[in-house]
Amino acid sequence: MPSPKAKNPGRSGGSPVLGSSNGRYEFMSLTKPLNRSSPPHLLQRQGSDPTTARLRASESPTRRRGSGSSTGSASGQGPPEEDGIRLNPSLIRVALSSLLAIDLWLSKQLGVCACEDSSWGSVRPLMKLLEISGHGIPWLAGTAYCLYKSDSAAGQEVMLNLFMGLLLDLILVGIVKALVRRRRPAHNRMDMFATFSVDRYSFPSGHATRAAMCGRFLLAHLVLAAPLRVLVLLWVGLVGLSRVMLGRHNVTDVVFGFWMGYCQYNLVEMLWLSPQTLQGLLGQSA
Ligand SMILES: CC(C)=CCC/C(C)=C/CC/C(C)=C/COP(=O)(O)O
Repeated sequence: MPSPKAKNPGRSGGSPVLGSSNGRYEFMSLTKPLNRSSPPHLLQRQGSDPTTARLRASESPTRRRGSGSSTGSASGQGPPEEDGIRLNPSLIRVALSSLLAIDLWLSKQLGVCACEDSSWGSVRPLMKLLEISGHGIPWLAGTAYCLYKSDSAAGQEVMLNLFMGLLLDLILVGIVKALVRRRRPAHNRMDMFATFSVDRYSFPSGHATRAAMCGRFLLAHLVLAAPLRVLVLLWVGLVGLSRVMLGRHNVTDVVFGFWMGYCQYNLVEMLWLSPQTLQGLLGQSA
């Protein structure tokens, strides 16, 4: 099936055809054979142009097999499978851009505490309190204090692993933020305290990863009464919601952050430092 972009007027008469790559339009000659060293995405675009497809269809099967094209013809498959293969990336792209548009729209609608004169500006101090409750510094300081004060081996083990988990969280979130580099929403006021340079990026929400990881940690390792367990879950949810209401994040940053924090807890469990491991480590360094 021809792609909508192939319906441009320049396709007849051997004139250059416009192809799009990452939103930038590039000329492709119909008279020149396909350059085998072309990037795969260009080959895909060229192949989806109806005129090019006609030219390719007129080639003998032997030539098509030898063309080295990445469209699946190398295996001698017919056009229906080729079309299916070429359609999928466009469908994924359309689905992703729709999701992104919904995300941006929803995040803007929910960013009702982004500044004092926003519609819910009066709730902003409460949201900032939730922000502090999920910040790295109070969590690291509190865990270090409990580790220092704990007089049981079991307590020290739990606190030490929570501390390691918090450090791991900072590192992993920093790496993902530096790789993805998604800007914070335009309506955010950058008035957060104690941030790293990567914290100018929003994906994923570090508060959401920490809340999810610590929430799971607390529920698994601290014997809490049912009302307290509900309170922990409520706190996790409210920390996430407050990120979007403050305009710090888009919804997808928080949703991904929750998922990442949930997985990080599994990693903490896998890397769990037992007193024996610790003694071994300390013994080696001594
Ligand atoms: C000991 C040590 C390295 C402490 C650093 C703690 C620190 C500055 C954490 C940053 C927490 C933060 C502002 C994360 C950003 O959260 P988002 O939800 O806005 O991504």
